[in-house]
Amino acid sequence: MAEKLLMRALGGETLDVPPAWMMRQAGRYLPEYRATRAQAGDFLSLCYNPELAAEVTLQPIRRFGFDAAILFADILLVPQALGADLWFVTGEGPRLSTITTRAEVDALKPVDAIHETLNPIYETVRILSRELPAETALIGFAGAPWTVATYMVAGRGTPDQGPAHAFKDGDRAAFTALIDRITAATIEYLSAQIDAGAEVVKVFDSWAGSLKGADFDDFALTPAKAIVAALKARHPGVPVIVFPREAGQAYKGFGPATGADCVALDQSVSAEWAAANVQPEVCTQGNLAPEHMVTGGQALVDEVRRIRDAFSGGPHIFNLGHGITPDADPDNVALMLETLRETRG
Ligand SMILES: Cc1c2[nH]c(c1CCC(=O)O)Cc1[nH]c(c(CCC(=O)O)c1C)Cc1[nH]c(c(CCC(=O)O)c1C)Cc1[nH]c(c(C)c1CCC(=O)O)C2
Repeated sequence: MAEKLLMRALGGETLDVPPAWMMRQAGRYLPEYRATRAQAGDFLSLCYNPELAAEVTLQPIRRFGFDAAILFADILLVPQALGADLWFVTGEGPRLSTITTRAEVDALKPVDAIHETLNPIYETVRILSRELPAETALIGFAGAPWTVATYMVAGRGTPDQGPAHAFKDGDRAAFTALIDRITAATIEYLSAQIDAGAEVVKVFDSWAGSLKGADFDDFALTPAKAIVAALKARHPGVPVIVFPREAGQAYKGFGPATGADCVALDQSVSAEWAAANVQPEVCTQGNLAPEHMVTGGQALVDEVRRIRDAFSGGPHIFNLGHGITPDADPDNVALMLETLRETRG
C-alpha cells in the first residue's frame, strides 16, 4: 500500500489535498461518543478502559474517514501517574491535588513508576494499531510540561495560569525541577506509546501563549526540544508534532529550534502569515477556527478553501486551530471534509 497521507505530509511532501483530522474528534458532539462514555461510567473510566477508549477513537474514523486517529486519553493522566490526585467535575472540568512547594515536587513518584498507571493506555494503542483502516495513521500524544504544570500547580484549569506563573516567579529552581520531572515522564510515556504502535506523536502546549521572552524559551521551547531529541534518539523516523498554542510570532523558528517535524497552529495567526513564515521551515498543521463547526454554511466552505489554498505551496495537515466543541454539528464536520477534498482525484 502507498504510504499514508499523514506520513507523506510529515515527510515534507506537498500534496494536492492535505490529510485532515480534528483535535477532540472523539468527543461530546458525537452521540455515539456520549453513549460509550455513559457505558464507561465517567470520563476517567473511559480513558482507562482500553476496549472502550479504542472504540471512541474509531468512531470519528468510521463516521468521517479522517486521515488520522488520535489516541483517546487525556494530558492529565501523566500527573496522576506521578502521584497527583485527579478527578473530573461534570460541567466544570478537571481537579487535581495542588503542587506549590519544592517538597511537593520532590514527593512526586519517580518517572519509572508511571507505567503502572499508564499501562491501559498502551493497550488502547495496541488495539488501535490492529483495528484502524490501513490508510489511517495513529497519533499518540501528551501534554507539554508547561501546560501540564499549570494544572498540577493550580489543581484546575485557570484563565491566566496565574498560580503556575506565581510558583515560577517565586522559586524558579523548584519550578524548573517540576518541569524537568514532567519532561522526563513525557519522554517515557510517548516512547511507550510508540513501542505500542503510535506512528506519530503530538505534544500539546495549550497554554504556551502565556509564556513570554526567556520564560517561553525555558519552559516551552527547551522542554519541547528535549522531548523531540530523546524521542528521535530512541525512535528515529517517528515524526513529532508540536503545538505551542497562541505562540504568535514565536511560531516562526519553533520547528527548527525544537527539531519537530510539524508545528500545529491555532486560529489566532493567519494562514497567509503562517504559510509565508512557518511553512518554509517545517510542515504546518491547522488552523480553522472551531466555531465554524458550530455555525457551518458558506462561511465554513469559504474558510476551508482559503486555508487549503494558503497552505497549498508546501507540506500541510488540515485541522482546526483548537478542539471541536460539544455544541458542534457533525454535519459541519462532513461539509468541512467534503469541501477540503473537492479537488482530490
Ligand atoms: C488542556 C487539555 C486537557 N486535555 C487535553 C488538553 C490539551 C488540548 C487542549 O487544549 O484542548 C488533550 C486531550 N483531551 C482529550 C484528547 C483526546 C484526543 C482528541 O480527540 O483530541 C486530547 C488530545 C479528550 C478529552 N478530555 C476531556 C474531554 C471531555 C470529557 C467528557 O467527555 O466529558 C475529552 C473528550 C476533558 C478535559 N481535559 C482537559 C480539560 C481542561 C478538560 C475539560 C474540558 C472539557 O470538558 O472539554 C485537559
